[in-house]
Amino acid sequence: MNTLTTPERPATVRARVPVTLDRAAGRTAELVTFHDLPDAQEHLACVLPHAPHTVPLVRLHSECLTGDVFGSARCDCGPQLDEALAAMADQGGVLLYLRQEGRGIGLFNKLDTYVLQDQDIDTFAANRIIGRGEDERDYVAAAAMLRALGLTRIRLLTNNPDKVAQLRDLGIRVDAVLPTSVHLTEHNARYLAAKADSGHTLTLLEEASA
Ligand SMILES: Nc1nc2c(ncn2[C@@H]2O[C@H](COP(=O)(O)OP(=O)(O)OP(=O)(O)O)[C@@H](O)[C@H]2O)c(=O)[nH]1
Ligand SMILES: [Zn+2]
Repeated sequence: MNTLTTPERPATVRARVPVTLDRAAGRTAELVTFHDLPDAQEHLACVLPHAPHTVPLVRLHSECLTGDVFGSARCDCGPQLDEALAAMADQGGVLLYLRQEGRGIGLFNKLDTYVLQDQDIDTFAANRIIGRGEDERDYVAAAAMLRALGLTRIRLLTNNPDKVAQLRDLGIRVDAVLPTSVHLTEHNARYLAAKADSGHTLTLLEEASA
């Protein structure tokens, strides 16, 4: 990973739009847009109110159109999105919806890798075969969004140590790392196994027998 630097021009909030979310138990959230995000992508924050003087729950959710919108069972993104919004409906929090489809390689490339995966190649190796990095994401924009929202101290919902390390490098104080549930099914078992092998803190056997 390259050394990450905070952009010189800070991102600022552009609009806060109230929406009632079925996927957050009918709670009203604010969808927040930004000016001057470092990578010029349309990343979005979804903010559910949390109690004052508490450290908010935060989730960095990387876009997965197939899982988030269509409910594809090939990965665990849809259930993770639901889980995060359910937790935030309960205790408040901030979900950053990051436009990092396919771990940063884009939707069409991701679908190309699915074709390879069906020939028994794992999710990370398939990225390499099409000439892309295993994971091309960084969280510079995420840190900029948190700062724009006035958040420099968070509790982070993730099993990905890279998200924690990058946010800390970028000056965000991560007080607690809370694991997501393991949404293991027969359809995503190989995908989750590859994630566990790559360093995600997933304990697949315990969850499978739970
Ligand atoms: N290239 C590629 N990307 C995938 C594949 N399946 C899901 N993704 C993308 O992976 C991203 C989600 O990353 P994950 O590795 O599942 O999880 P994570 O965000 O690193 O970690 P957690 O915070 O623990 O959920 C989304 O952008 C998905 O579009 C795949 O087979 N190939
Ligand atoms: Zn997915």
